[in-house]
Amino acid sequence: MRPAYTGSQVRAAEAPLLEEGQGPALMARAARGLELAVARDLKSTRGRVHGTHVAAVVGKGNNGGDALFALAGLARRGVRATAVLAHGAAHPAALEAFGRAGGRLAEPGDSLDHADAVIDAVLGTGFSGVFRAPHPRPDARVIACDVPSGLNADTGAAGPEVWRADVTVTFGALKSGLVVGRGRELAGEVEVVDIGLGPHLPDPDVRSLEPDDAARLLPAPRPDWHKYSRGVLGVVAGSREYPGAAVLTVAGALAAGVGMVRVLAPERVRDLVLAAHPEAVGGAGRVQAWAVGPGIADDADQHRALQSSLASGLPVVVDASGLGGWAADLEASGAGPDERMVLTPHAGELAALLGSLAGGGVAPEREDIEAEPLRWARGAARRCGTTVLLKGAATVCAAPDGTVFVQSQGHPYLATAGSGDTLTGILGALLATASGARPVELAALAAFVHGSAGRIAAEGGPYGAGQLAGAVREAVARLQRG
Ligand SMILES: NC(=O)C1=CN([C@@H]2O[C@H](COP(=O)(O)OP(=O)(O)OC[C@H]3O[C@@H](n4cnc5c(N)ncnc54)[C@H](OP(=O)(O)O)[C@@H]3O)[C@@H](O)[C@H]2O)[C@@H](O)CC1
Ligand SMILES: Nc1ncnc2c1ncn2[C@@H]1O[C@H](COP(=O)(O)OP(=O)(O)O)[C@@H](O)[C@H]1O
Repeated sequence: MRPAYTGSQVRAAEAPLLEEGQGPALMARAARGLELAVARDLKSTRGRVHGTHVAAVVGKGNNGGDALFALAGLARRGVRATAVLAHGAAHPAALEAFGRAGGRLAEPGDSLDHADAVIDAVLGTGFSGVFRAPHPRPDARVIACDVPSGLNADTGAAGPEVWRADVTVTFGALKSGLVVGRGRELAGEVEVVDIGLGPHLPDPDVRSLEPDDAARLLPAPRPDWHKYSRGVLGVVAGSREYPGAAVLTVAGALAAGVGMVRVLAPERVRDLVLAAHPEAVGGAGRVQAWAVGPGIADDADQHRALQSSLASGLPVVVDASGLGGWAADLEASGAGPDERMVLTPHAGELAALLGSLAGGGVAPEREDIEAEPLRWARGAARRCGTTVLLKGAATVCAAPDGTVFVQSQGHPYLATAGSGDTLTGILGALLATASGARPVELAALAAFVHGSAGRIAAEGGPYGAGQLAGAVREAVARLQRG
């Protein structure tokens, strides 16, 4: 499990150590980690460390201090080290060490393009408000110190002037803002340097499943299975306009592994599903979980089935067209929300869903959600009282109690119509067949498997969602092989 913490959590973990007077020791460890990471980067991109030129743009806080101490270390290894003081001042002890090691100060306007690497150390976790970059992003390798300057380390939100880093060397613990939103794209490769905060860190803000976690959560084949005990999924999907949504949902479920799939759809859609997947069955019957919503329109039978799925007390994935009327359907069903309902919107659908909820509250725009996915997914899960899986390049899975998983296994080729329907099928199958895991964990597992499948499929070039199912099987098989 990979944990991540908000910038504020990391600052709070540092506080007792600072009170004990350990600030200089922490900074020395951070600076040493940065120095080693820059040296490694120079070795791999320039083939050497000695004789290279490393510049840093430094602010007046501790973030700038880290970079100046790191530059001092690099200067002692024969690197030409220059620094631009973005705010005209710097951490005094670090500036002195930098000067003593032979570092040279440059003017704010001086070009940094000819440096072999530039350290971005204007602001770290002390940033607040609006970020004005003191220098345009240089045409050189950029290594961010702790976080790209101007990035919100809690949320991943970033203004337009934040530099994109090739590598981010982050101290103490991974920051949430580096794994979601724009922060994820701006951070580049992330390296965590241990500075001894471990015992002081609280429960993480977010977690990400790693392959061994995903393998552990997958339902293991059992010799005593029969198709009913393994788990049956009820699928309410597809309409005249979107018949393929039902086919893709069923394909996702079968590829992830399930005892049986029952499909509730208008006759023409059902025929299409059965032609593609003869192992599916049409009509009602007992199920262990539901996947409802992809591509549905105004079919009265489907609408009834959707409402009774919400009232069933069984795990239900609610996706796509099922989301718009979810609150009204839940009310009509007479049931209350619980974490076994998993709503799976993309940012636009979540904006519409939150706008549709009664009782006021802020109705965000799609762009607000894309800028701060953690905040909105967590808020939506609390407000709805359900699990929420917010789709995107990083998928955020939030439970009503605030537990959050972020998964980024996917590939941009997954941005294709019907790819979300496949995810709904995968999650439905996992909810029907897995026991003992929380829905939020299974949502994260579904995002892991779907994302990995997207990446595996991309090895053969671009694809449509219809080709994903084969890769879903391969993704599951690879996890099981370990
Ligand atoms: N604590 C520790 O011991 C350790 C900390 N570590 C390192 O320290 C970093 C945190 O350091 P930090 O707390 O000094 O904050 P930092 O990010 O350098 O900036 C603060 C300065 O920025 C200013 N400022 C803020 N917003 C601004 C804006 N929008 N535009 C312009 N200016 C703005 C603010 O000015 P003020 O608003 O107070 O006038 C203040 O002067 C952390 O990321 C890690 O790298 C490691 O060494 C491990 C040990
Ligand atoms: N750039 C991207 N990188 C990785 N995964 C992505 C990207 N864009 C979209 N995805 C994934 O593709 C799926 C798209 O789902 P969705 O928009 O609901 O599609 P549809 O409704 O057409 O089935 C989601 O699982 C999402 O996380």
